[in-house]
Amino acid sequence: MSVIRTEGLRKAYGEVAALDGLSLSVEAGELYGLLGPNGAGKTTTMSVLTGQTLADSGEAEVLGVDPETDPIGVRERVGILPEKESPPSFSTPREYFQFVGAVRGLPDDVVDERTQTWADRLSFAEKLDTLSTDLSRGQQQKTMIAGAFLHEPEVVFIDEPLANLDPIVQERVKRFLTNYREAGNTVVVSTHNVDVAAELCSRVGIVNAGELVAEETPAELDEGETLLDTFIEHVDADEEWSGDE
Ligand SMILES: Nc1ncnc2c1ncn2[C@@H]1O[C@H](COP(=O)(O)OP(=O)(O)OP(=O)(O)O)[C@@H](O)[C@H]1O
Repeated sequence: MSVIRTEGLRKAYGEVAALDGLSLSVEAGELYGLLGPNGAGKTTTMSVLTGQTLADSGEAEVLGVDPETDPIGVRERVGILPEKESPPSFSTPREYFQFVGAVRGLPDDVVDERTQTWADRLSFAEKLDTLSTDLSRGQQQKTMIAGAFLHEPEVVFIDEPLANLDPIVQERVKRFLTNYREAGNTVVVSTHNVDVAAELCSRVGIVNAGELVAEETPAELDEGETLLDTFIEHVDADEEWSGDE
């Protein structure tokens, strides 16, 4: 059964068609990648699905809830890590998790325990009481990832999950996401990194010019075939630059 579904989503910003009839369906237990070039409509898709942006037309559904008519209902049930989001500058990660825990209705002892688990998992225990404004970009990203999963939602949306993370932490996040999906949860990641999508995702939807133009299961690619080949085949090459002047 699909836990996330869109049908013919359209969203225009003036002359720009950010979404141009995008349809997709994600099943429970998938780690689904939205892969596309800059400006393809990935962020807009996530934003519509999480009730932050209203589509002009089309349908969207998350866990049986319509994000347009019941955005709070969707946000209560999912975890979200939007693009370019940072923890509040004048709070520490620990305070941020207490805030998230309060909004999500978690008991204090559960918040304390999960705070420690995440700090150990992503190696930032020594930064739990540092003001976010004094954290590095990577430490802020660790805080935001932990915040998105703190209430252990069955569906999570993450934009560029590995941005600003060092290679060791990237591996830990990948392992966590894989285990999380194997436990039956659903994760949607948006990325323009083909390697990340190929390695991490159980299924990848290629988005171009506001449409879902192809889907690929990386584990089922034939010998010698790559996700990059599929990507290049389906993404407009109008403005392709060969690298030579
Ligand atoms: N608030 C906005 N106002 C005007 N145009 C917007 C707005 N948000 C998005 N767009 C436009 O809609 C299109 C799709 O943007 P979107 O952010 O969804 O792409 P994306 O696939 O996430 O890109 P990237 O990988 O660069 O983050 C782009 O052409 C963008 O300029």
